[in-house]
Amino acid sequence: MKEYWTALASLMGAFAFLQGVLHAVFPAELRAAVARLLGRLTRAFSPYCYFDVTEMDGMSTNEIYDAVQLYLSSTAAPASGARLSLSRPLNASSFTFGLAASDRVADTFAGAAVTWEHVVAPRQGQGFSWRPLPEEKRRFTLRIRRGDRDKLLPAYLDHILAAAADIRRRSQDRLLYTNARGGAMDARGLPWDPVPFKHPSTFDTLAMDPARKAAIMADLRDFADGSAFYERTGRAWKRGYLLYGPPGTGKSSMIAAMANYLGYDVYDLELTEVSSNAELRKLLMKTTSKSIIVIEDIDCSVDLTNRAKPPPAPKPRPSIDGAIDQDGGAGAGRSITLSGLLNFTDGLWSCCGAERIFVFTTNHIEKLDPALLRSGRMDMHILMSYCSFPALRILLKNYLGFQSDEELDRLGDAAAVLRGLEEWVDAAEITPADVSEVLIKNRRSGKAEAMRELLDVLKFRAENRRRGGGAAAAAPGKEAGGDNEEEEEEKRALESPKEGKEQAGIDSCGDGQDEEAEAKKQV
Ligand SMILES: Nc1ncnc2c1ncn2[C@@H]1O[C@H](COP(=O)(O)OP(=O)(O)OP(=O)(O)O)[C@@H](O)[C@H]1O
Ligand SMILES: [Mg+2]
Repeated sequence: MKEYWTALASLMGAFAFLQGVLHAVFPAELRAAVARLLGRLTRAFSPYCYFDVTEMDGMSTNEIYDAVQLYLSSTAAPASGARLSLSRPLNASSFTFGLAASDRVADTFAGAAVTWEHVVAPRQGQGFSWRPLPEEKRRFTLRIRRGDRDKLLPAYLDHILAAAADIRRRSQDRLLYTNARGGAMDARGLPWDPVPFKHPSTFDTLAMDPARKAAIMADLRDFADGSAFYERTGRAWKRGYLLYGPPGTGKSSMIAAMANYLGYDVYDLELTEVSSNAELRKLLMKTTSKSIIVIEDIDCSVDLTNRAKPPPAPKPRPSIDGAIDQDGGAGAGRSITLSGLLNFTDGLWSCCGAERIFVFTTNHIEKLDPALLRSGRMDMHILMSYCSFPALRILLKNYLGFQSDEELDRLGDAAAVLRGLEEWVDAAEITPADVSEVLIKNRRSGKAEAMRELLDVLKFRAENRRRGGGAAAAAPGKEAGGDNEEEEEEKRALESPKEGKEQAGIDSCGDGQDEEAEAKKQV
């Protein structure tokens, strides 16, 4: 053993001596040139080719570097023992993992295997620069087989950029934009005001028939994954949904659930703040892709019943360009018309961006111009109606904290109450909003008690409807009075099916054969 160590020591001594001689005899430049030559020779005979993605591209940051960092953090499988760096970008709600210095990950694309290495080296002197450069030079080196080069480039890089944009969007807080400033623009010339969008509604919390819910989710997923389909068929990559039904049935909640499901931003378009078709078009052009553009209560926003005739002139006010609309929008193209709105949703201008969803909501579908409803304009008409039993089960689970359907069915002595709810819910014609109100009020009294209270409310409403009762049917103990006559009228319309059909005009939203026929073509 002793001999072994002696031999090793003399070997290392000889090596150090030789290195000293080499350094003394050959100047540094010559050594570097030899190293370069050796590198080139090895690369020439190597079956691989290499691509460097540096962090800095001249003086500016290289966006591909950031994209690769983000992509590798979530997609590629780090080699066992690889070290990951952890970070949380500004405005982001989740963490991202990155590859630490000198570590490698493997990835595959179109059946070809590739390797990424993260190389970090100290920067040799800063030199002159207007802005400080990072102390280290960082780059990713992509190694691919020579034969795979044509197959991988540039498709693989496109794939990485798209995936990184998607990850960035999902990890950052989404935004809700409004145009409520009456056409004024901010310092960057944008007409939209953004605020963080944190609506908690999801398809899990949305109370509606599970089959219809699944159909809507599938439609949304098809849309979001349909880039190739839309390109192949020559259709603009956009989709329109019309949500209709009585107040409190979840139309706004559905929009939030859609946005949360797809990870899209929401543009809440306040039509009454828009003074002309031209302004509407400009607003549209300033929206980003992967967004939902919403017009709530479309029947109340502007007079859209007549396609040709411009609506009454609005008051003069600054337009989006900052100029005063002197003629008050009376001239052609100076006020919002139905055709302006239709151009907005499906004219040539609507295609100036991709992957957009338009959602219109209304309480009164019958008030809308048939031009808005004709097939192909709004791709899906979704009726948000009174609570059905499957929808009620979802609310019971969410509000009373049942962990599963089995737990809800295993209620022991309260099982009869559940059967009662099933029996009375359709006759009560109660909205999910009213059900949630009862459950919130009684949830502290325990699950069974809260359900009993709800059953009382359902029976009371059903009885009242049967007798043709008015607004008092809202809930037992609830005051019928109110100072807003219009609201009362609407309430009455919803409480009484007969009056409802005549006064609030909800025949296409209510029960009955009409609805059955409707349901065949609608979700
Ligand atoms: N289908 C539903 N699922 C879960 N919660 C619901 C549903 N419908 C209504 N709610 C509850 O009722 C409240 C009001 O619902 P929402 O604002 O979505 O109704 P809406 O149909 O948009 O009403 P409006 O026509 O008055 O705008 C929501 O905060 C939500 O908690
Ligand atoms: Mg709403």
